[in-house]
Amino acid sequence: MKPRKSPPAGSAALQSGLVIASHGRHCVVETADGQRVICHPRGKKSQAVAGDRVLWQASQDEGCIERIEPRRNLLYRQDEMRTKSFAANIDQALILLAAEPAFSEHQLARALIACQAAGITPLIALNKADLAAAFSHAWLRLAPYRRMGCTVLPLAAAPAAAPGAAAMHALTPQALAAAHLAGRVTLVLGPSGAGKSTLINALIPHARAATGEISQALGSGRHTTTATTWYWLDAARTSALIDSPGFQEFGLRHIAPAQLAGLMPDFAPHLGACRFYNCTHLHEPGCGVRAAVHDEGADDGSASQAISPSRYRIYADLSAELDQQAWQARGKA
Ligand SMILES: Nc1nc2c(ncn2[C@@H]2O[C@H](COP(=O)(O)OP(=O)(O)OP(=O)(O)O)[C@@H](O)[C@H]2O)c(=O)[nH]1
Ligand SMILES: [Zn+2]
Repeated sequence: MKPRKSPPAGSAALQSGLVIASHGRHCVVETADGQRVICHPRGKKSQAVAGDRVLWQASQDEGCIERIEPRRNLLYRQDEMRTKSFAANIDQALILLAAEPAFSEHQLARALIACQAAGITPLIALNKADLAAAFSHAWLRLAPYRRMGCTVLPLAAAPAAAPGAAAMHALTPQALAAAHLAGRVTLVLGPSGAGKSTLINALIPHARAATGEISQALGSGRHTTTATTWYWLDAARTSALIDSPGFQEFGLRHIAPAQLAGLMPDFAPHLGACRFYNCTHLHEPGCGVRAAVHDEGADDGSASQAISPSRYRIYADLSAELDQQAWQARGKA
C-alpha cells in the first residue's frame, strides 16, 4: 500500500486498530477502546484481512486504512482465479470436522498443507462425539494425522450431545476453550455442517447477532456468513476466534510441486532416503517415500513412521494438480 505523502490539512491523526472483519475490500476496524469503524483501503492493491494491525484515519463516519503493519503470518488459499486470505497474525488454526457429514480427507490435507506452508500450528477437533458409530469410524480415519503428530480432539459442540459423548471423553466447547483456546488467536475452519456455528455460539453469546450486524454493515450476505469475523472470547480481550468461510475451495496454487512432500509431516522423515535428490516420489526407483507406504491401521500408540495409502494418494493427486498448474502458468508466461 502506498501511504499518503501528506495528509490533507485538518485531517485526523493516524490511529492504530485491529481488523476484526473483512469482506471484499471493506473491513471493520476495532480501536484500542473497543469502538468499531468501517474502513476502506487507501491504495488499490493491498487489502487488510481479519487479524491485521493497521493504521487508519477517520474520514467522516468511516475510516481509511493507511498502512498494514507487517504480518507475523498469513493463511490464504489460491486458485486459478484469485487469492483469498483467511486471516493474519494467528496463533493456530482449529480445523473442525464432524462424525457426520463425513469429511473429505483431501480437504483436510489441503488445509494442513496450507497451515504448514504459513507456519501456523493446526489443531483438529472431531465433533459430534455422541454419534458413536459414525464418530468411531471418523476417528479411525484420522489415525494417520495423530501418528504424524497432529493434535486431534474429540468434541461435542451441541449441549444435547454431552451425555452420549461422555464415553468418547469428548470435550465440551468450554473445556476446549479452557485447554486450547485461552490466550490465543484461533482461526476456525471447517466444512459446512461440522458445527462451526454451534461451537461459536456456545462460546460467544450473541455471536450470531454480532455477525449479522457486521455482515450488514459490510454489505455481505445476510443469510450466510460471507465475511471473515473475529470474536473475542473474554472481556479482557486476550483470546479470540476468527470464523472464516472458504474451507471447501482450498486452492494450493501458491505451493510449488517440489515443496509439497516437505509440507507433509509424515513424508518428511523419508525424504532423505530417495536415490535421486530430485525424486518426485511418483515413479522413480529407490524412492524412500514409496517404500514407506503401508497401511498401519489405527494403532495410535505405534511409533510407526509409515505413510498411509490414503495420504500417499492425496500426495499423488495434489502433485498432479500442482504440476498441471505450474505448466499452465509457464504456458501463459
Ligand atoms: N449430534 C450432534 N449434532 C451436532 C453437534 N454439534 C452440532 N450439531 C448439529 O450439526 C448441524 C450443523 O451444525 P452447525 O453449527 O450449523 O454447522 P456449521 O459448521 O456452522 O454449518 P454451516 O452453517 O453450514 O457452515 C446442526 O444441526 C447442529 O445442531 C454435536 O455435538 N452432536
Ligand atoms: Zn522419492
